[in-house]
Amino acid sequence: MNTYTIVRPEHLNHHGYLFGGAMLRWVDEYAWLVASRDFQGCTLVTVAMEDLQFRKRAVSGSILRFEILPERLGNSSVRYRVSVFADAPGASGEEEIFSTGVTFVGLDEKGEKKALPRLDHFRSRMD
Ligand SMILES: CC(=O)SCCNC(=O)CCNC(=O)[C@H](O)C(C)(C)COP(=O)(O)OP(=O)(O)OC[C@H]1O[C@@H](n2cnc3c(N)ncnc32)[C@H](O)[C@@H]1OP(=O)(O)O
Repeated sequence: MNTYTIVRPEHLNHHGYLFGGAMLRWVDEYAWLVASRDFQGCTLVTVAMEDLQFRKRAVSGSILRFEILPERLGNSSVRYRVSVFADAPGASGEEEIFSTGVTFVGLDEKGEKKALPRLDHFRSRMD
């Protein structure tokens, strides 16, 4: 599934480029939204982000595309691959600026891990 946002001045660091923490906040939130749409009715929490790569800087006005796809379904966990692409102002195409794997765990009412359902299809693969 793809979702989009724009880099605004409040997202920049003191060097004038996108602040890494802003990127991580978007990645956690958007990946959680995608996972929650796939596993409807489940309570999911982020347990890990791995293989974080900030590949290119992004400037204010860039349109970011977050490509979020399921990568591995375990017992109580599911990992999503998140790749972020930027269209800089005036550029003729997008380039990949960031990637990571985000793992979520399903919880029961007591806050303990719980097996996730075996899905026939993932909504995120259809969108
Ligand atoms: C959307 C958000 O931002 S939520 C807020 C931030 N997140 C949180 O506060 C979560 C805090 N963490 C926790 O509460 C606990 O770690 C729990 C409940 C998620 C898991 O605790 P435990 O029961 O000890 O988990 P356990 O170590 O057995 O692992 C559970 C699953 O997560 C996986 N997992 C655990 N750690 C990692 C890791 N570092 N990387 C990848 N997968 C991991 C395990 O492989 C296991 O998967 P499986 O069941 O599919 O085989």
